[in-house]
Amino acid sequence: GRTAYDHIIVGGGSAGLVLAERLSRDPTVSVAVLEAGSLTEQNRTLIPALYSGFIWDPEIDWRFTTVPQKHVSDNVLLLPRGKTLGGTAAVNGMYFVRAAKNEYDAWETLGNPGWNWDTVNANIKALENFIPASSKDAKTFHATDSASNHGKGGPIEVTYSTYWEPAPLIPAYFSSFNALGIPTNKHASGGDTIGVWQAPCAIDAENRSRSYAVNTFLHPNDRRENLHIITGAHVTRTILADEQLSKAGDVRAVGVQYIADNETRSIHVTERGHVVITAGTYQTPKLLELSGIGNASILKEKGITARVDLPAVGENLQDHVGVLSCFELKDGLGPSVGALNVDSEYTAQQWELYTEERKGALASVHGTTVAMIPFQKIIKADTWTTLKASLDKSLQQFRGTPYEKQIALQRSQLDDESIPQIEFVLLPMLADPTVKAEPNRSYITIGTVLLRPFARGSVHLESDDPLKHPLIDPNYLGITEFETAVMTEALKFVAESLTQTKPLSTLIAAQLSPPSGSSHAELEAFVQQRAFSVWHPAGSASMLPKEEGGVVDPQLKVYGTENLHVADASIIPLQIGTHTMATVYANALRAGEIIEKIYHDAADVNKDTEDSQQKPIHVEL
Ligand SMILES: Cc1cc2nc3c(=O)[nH]c(=O)nc-3n(C[C@H](O)[C@H](O)[C@H](O)COP(=O)(O)OP(=O)(O)OC[C@H]3O[C@@H](n4cnc5c(N)ncnc54)[C@H](O)[C@@H]3O)c2cc1C
Repeated sequence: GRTAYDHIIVGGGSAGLVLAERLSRDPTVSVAVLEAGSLTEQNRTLIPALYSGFIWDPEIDWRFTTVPQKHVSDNVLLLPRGKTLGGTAAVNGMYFVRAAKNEYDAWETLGNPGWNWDTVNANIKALENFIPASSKDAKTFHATDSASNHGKGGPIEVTYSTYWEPAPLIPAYFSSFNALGIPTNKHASGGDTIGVWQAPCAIDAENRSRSYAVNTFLHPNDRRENLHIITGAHVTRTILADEQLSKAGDVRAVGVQYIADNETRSIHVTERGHVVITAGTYQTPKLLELSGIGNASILKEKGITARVDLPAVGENLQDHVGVLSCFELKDGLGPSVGALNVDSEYTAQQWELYTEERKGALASVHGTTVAMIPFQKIIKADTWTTLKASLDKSLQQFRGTPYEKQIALQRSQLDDESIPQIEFVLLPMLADPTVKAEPNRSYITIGTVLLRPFARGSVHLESDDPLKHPLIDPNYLGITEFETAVMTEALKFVAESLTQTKPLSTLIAAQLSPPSGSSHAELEAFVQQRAFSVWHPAGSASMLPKEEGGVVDPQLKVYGTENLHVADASIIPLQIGTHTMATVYANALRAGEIIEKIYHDAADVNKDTEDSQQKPIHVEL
């Protein structure tokens, strides 16, 4: 096969495939994607593995774990990530949602011109084909948003769930929030995410299957000739030219090395070409480090020669963290999706409905009802004042670090009530694996998610063995006093306010976990024992000024390199208070525009200096 490409994309995941599509639109440009996993179509039904007790399909999961989490009882937590073409978008919960306007605008404030709500939202719209819910679902289950907030004609099909059993539950959830002063939001994709609303998902409205790169724009049957997708290819490093060729002393990526069929192979980029890493938040830093780009002292420890000393690689890791509250519902509400795999009659019925009519429980994502709110709405004013004082004390640890500026900005956002800090997601099932479900009973779980953690974690390579998993330390609840306290307050809000308020209260028989009547101290202990990853890691190769913890510049180029870029969730410099997929897609689309422009601009320069001698490039393989 071919051995040189204009652009090599490392990782055929959520970002990688959007980028591949964008860069291969020009048929004269050759693009290769290297993906460690294989092609597995994850579109049989819309029930993600999530609902079988947070256990992932080992065939298509990297099965990462954290290092013991100091502030979560030293627990080692599971971190699922898709290992298949399509990446984590092939296995995730499918929510297709935007953050609040001010959260994206903060990226620009942090030193990234052109990265703001307008551009991110325009790119999300470009990728989207939005189909509204039926008027009944819009009215009864609040599955509604202004059509003008959404895109039409893009490759990712976006619509709402259609299965809402038990029917009284969702309207009651909305009404109880409303009664507590939290409004229903009918425009949550327009830059204001505050309130209670129904999340649209990446679902094909016609055949009710998962919509993602593999079954839309990159279906193997109509793939472009200039786009080569190589699966089963585990990239081990970027090959850097021996000499620093450019005047600025930047290193040049000349290709990548990978293992396929137990053999080490390599492919190269053409003279003006680029290598773009989209291996995800946990593996992108590892690949940079394996290539000699990272914190020189960490590299030295692992026996790797540093080519670019870039201490921010693998730092600034930010992830959402959550805890669950579970309740048993009263009799007579009828079966819900929680009965799948428990009640054999219901299960058989739902399979038939799905196979024959694309309807029923299997045709929907469950648990798309969310409330996103600032802390001020759930924490009493005097408690909030005390908590903020404790936070300010803890945040002094960032003084004099590269992250001082972003932490100060994030701190100021606590007073911006257009930015959500906490999410309450309603799952119509028992999602706590430690509670045993009784047959013929219905349950709900309310997930509480910390959306804007102040804790910063890190991810680094464990050794120079490229096949070893990275050491992942998300540092959950790392700003311990404050973050544990706000999560405790949130659990208290669920137990003592939300589920005690009519009409939701009239549907609930009992609280199961945390145990009903738990004291403040018991709830706090519950948070410390049960906190888990809500799967949105970002920031480990942040787009920031170099001296402020940056790994890539606003062109997504890795500092100290000429043509090496990063374009996945790891570039997000400051975590957003929502689910990350649509944003990751949008950023990858913008990355494609940027890299295409750099490529063409270089062509024009080359034309001007046609007879100037090109230095040969030495490659060590
Ligand atoms: C369980 C779960 C549920 C989620 N639910 C939602 C949701 O409902 N809505 C939402 O918005 N977000 C959700 N997310 C988050 C969202 O899916 C991610 O933010 C997004 O998919 C990340 O995209 P990415 O391109 O950065 O990484 P990925 O999509 O993970 O892509 C990385 C790719 O690189 C490949 N790769 C890695 N290393 C190598 C290597 N060395 N060589 C070759 N290939 C390599 C991987 O196999 C993978 O295909 C969820 C995440 C999880 C884990």
